[in-house]
Amino acid sequence: MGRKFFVGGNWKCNGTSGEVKKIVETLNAGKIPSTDVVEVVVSPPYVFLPVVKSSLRPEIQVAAQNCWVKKGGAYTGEVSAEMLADLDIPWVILGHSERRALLNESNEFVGDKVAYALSKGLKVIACVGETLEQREAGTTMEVVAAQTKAIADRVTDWTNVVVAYEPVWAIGTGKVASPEQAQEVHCELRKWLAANVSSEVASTTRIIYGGSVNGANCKELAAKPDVDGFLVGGASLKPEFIDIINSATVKSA
Ligand SMILES: O=C(CO)COP(=O)(O)O
Repeated sequence: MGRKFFVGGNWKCNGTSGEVKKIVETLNAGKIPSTDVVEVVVSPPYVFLPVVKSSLRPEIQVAAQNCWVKKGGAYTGEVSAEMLADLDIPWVILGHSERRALLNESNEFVGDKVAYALSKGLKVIACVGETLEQREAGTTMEVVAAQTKAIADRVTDWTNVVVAYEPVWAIGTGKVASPEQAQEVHCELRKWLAANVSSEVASTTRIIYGGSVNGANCKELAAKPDVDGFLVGGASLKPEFIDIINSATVKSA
């Protein structure tokens, strides 16, 4: 099918320069599969992006955790897609649930950001996912489809988009989705893409899972046919991130 396994590490708002140096050392020393097998991207806070990019082994790429919705200018505190492109930061995470929830980023706003970042040449990890209340109300697919639709309405070329399914109830809680739960939503999401975008986009777009992924549960999740990788939070700050990267070999086994 040709969807290369993708492992992202979202460091969120964590790290001192000393800690960042240690994480980079661990990543540089770890044994990981070749870039033919897995695409690895780590996402430090903005201030550490240049140092991480310049000190990290070349097989691992970097991502910003956000960027501004349009061209930069008088937007105090924001960082523009143009700036990331200028610094050769290839990836950006957009629509993370923490930003949706804490900073009120709407589906439309996230869709606009995705379209703008892509137009500036960035690759995008676009996050979607339901809350516990929404899951319990049986509206998971409705919520995920609406979040994805806001992107699909604004994007025609999906080549540079990775969709991260991150159920909010699984993020930072230690309550990982079961492989079956992840597979079910990934499969439905792929069907949604086939019906609403194209069968080509559905079969080529990587859908990765995020939410309490760790070194112990990654292999079982990776074995599911529609799980094309992970977006890892807490465990991406630890040496077990290397094990998670290596779960890519489950696909090629
Ligand atoms: O939000 C996440 C990645 O973007 C997941 O975080 P945790 O892996 O810490 O649950």
